[in-house]
Amino acid sequence: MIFAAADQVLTVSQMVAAEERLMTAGTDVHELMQRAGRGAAKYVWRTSAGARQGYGVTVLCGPGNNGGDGYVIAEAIRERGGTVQVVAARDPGTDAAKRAASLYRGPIVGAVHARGGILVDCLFGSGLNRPLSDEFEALLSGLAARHDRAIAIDVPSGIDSDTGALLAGKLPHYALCIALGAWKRAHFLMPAMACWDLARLVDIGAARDVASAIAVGKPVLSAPARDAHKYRRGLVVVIGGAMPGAALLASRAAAHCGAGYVKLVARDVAGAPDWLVAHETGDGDLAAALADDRIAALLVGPGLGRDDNARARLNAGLESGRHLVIDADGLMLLEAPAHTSLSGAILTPHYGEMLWLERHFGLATDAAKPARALALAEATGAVVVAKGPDTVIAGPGGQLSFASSAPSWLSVAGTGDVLAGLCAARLAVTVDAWTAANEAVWLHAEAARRAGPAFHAGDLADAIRPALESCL
Ligand SMILES: NC(=O)C1=CN([C@@H]2O[C@H](COP(=O)(O)OP(=O)(O)OC[C@H]3O[C@@H](n4cnc5c(N)ncnc54)[C@H](OP(=O)(O)O)[C@@H]3O)[C@@H](O)[C@H]2O)[C@@H](O)CC1
Ligand SMILES: [K+]
Repeated sequence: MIFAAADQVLTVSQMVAAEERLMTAGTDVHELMQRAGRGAAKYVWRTSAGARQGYGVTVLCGPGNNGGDGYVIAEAIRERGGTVQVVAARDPGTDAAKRAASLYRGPIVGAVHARGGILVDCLFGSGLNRPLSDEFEALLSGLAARHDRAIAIDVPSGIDSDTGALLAGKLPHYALCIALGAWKRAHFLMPAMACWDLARLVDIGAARDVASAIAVGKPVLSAPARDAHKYRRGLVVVIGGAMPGAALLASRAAAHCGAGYVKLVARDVAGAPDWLVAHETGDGDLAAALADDRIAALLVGPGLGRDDNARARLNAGLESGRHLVIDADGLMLLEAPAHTSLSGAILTPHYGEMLWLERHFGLATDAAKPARALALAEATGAVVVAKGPDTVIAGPGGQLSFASSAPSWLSVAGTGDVLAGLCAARLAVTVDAWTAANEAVWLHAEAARRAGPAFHAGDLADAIRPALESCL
């Protein structure tokens, strides 16, 4: 997979390093601030129709370079003929911010006088390194309450850019968050990402850092080759267990996602639809059923149960040597040290399953989600899809990717089974766990967008087809 600079997701120190590389190449900090501020101003201008009619933009500027961006934005709005004012929470403290402030020709007003259409929050950006004081929190929320809408520049003031954690008791809600130079991790992590409706990125010329994390991108897929047949396109076997519905749902998702052949092996296959090859397979017969060399990927976990029979079925999957996707109950049966070399597998834990796995593998649970997902990937050797409103994908070699915001309608029963089926189908087609996990996560969110509001998991599985078609 090839990724553009716009896909990278940087830590604060990676962003500083990117800026230093730009400066070494001859672009000074003043120029970078102009690019960032003027780029952001275009979005502010578009959002602020009212600013052109005298009901204007207020820019709240802090002491650092985020505040400097604010002066550039304010001057750009003023030059376009907009009504704009600055509230200076503190005097500018960096050389770049001082220079930006000196170039601003508009009014600076006291906070109590500021009201209007749009509040642009440039109080703190990626340099926030401790919780907001009560004074700053009151200033920000008071100003937000006196404006129709708020826009956050780089990140909302009160967010840890690396972890997405809140460094304030309460933050305003923002219509827009404009990332500067590159996405930061907070743009993809809860609770930060719940603070805005839309996020946009302003390019300042930062090159792609190959060591950085990436945003999960739209896959580029192709139709089956002219000489394709069902096995070459990928045979997915779903191991069913105590609750047949979940395995059926996962099978349906896999069938809509490019696999050539989906087979369910379960003790009870009553209710299987006619398009699905369903084999009644007892625990004793399972190893023989999984010995078929044509199997490209195995899914075990949805509806598996957690008793000894379930454990036997999971072990048959593990011992088969096939590429595996392990989900749901299958995850709850994993343990160290038996399951520390799951190379080539995909694990899809939600929050509770993640916690359980961390306890069983002796991992810390107090770090931020990316670090936790990376630790689990390293401990198991598998690609970990840490599901949730802020899905993070981690690989055992330190690869990290972040899913863009997906519809919150996904918070309904069965959508995890659908994702597991998607992972298995893409694993069967690509034979690469990292690629498969990224493609599956993107397709899952896109299917949700296409399914519209209040869908059930069956609708979601059916919406995979148009989502996949959009990638051809
Ligand atoms: N560098 C570049 O090339 C470019 C950077 N860009 C922009 O710069 C932003 C990062 O700038 P920045 O590093 O100056 O950080 P920023 O968030 O503005 O302020 C930090 C200041 O606040 C202070 N402070 C921290 N926490 C505090 C608290 N709770 N309460 C009170 N004070 C607190 C801290 O000082 P301290 O008190 O810790 O000594 C420091 O003085 C970035 O988000 C982007 O917008 C773009 O223009 C593109 C080009
Ligand atoms: K900000």
